[in-house]
Amino acid sequence: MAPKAKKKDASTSTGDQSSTGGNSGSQVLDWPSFKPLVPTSALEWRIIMPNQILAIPSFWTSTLCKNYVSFLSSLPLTTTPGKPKRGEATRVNDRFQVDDPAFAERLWSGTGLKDLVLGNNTDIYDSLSMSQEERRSLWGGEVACLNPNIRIYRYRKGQFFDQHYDDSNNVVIPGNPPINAKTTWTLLLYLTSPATGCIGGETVFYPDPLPRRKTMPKTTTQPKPVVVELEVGMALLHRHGADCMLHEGREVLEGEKWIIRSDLCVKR
Ligand SMILES: O=C(O)CCC(=O)C(=O)O
Ligand SMILES: [Fe+2]
Repeated sequence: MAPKAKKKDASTSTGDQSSTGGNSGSQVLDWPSFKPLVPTSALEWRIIMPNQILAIPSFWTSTLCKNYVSFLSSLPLTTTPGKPKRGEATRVNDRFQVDDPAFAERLWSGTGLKDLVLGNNTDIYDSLSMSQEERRSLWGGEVACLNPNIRIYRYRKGQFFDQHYDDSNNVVIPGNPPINAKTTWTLLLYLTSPATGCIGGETVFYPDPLPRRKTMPKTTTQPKPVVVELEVGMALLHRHGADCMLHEGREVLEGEKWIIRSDLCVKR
């Protein structure tokens, strides 16, 4: 369980949307279509850390990522202040935030994401021998959709996101009737990597130290950080809220790192 006193990611809390800049509110954006996409049947889960960090490599094609970087570059991104508010992690990047339920729904249902998470047309949960109850516990409840709060990050040389935890937030998904939901996992979609000239910027997770035993040498009590290298088009999901692991976006050393960020929501 995450110690509560540690820094958190201000961008996830609903209350901060106007204070972090780059917020377009509920403005409608002309997002490019999701073409070309690889067929869902060609997508697979990569388990980076069981129950904590999962990835879908090549979730988006490199052409689609390139089109998005060029579209996102036209948005009025705002540089976050270098000096964070009390209790918030230092993050220096350029960002844009928009409340867009239609885009969140497209990213969920118009790609292979929903099918992979729900296990539709795959035997993933059978092959892992996961019961319905175990799936519920993995995702933190009955999976509903993605958070309409879409965040775009651009990190240029020297920019980074310091160590923090991501909060779980309550959201209301508009509809008839509206759905009361809460976020349980962070979604990061990487649009760039060393293949596009972005060096550094890895997302690094720090597992909690193991409880110390007198008989163990000191080195065995600090688990190794889990370094997620950037891959163009890879979607990364990591558990957040009370079970979030301490993590950071390492400094970008060369080129630009672009990410689309949302969250997985379950019904509440
Ligand atoms: O940029 C990254 O690699 C991490 C982003 C992140 O931690 C966040 O959006 O909360
Ligand atoms: Fe985070």
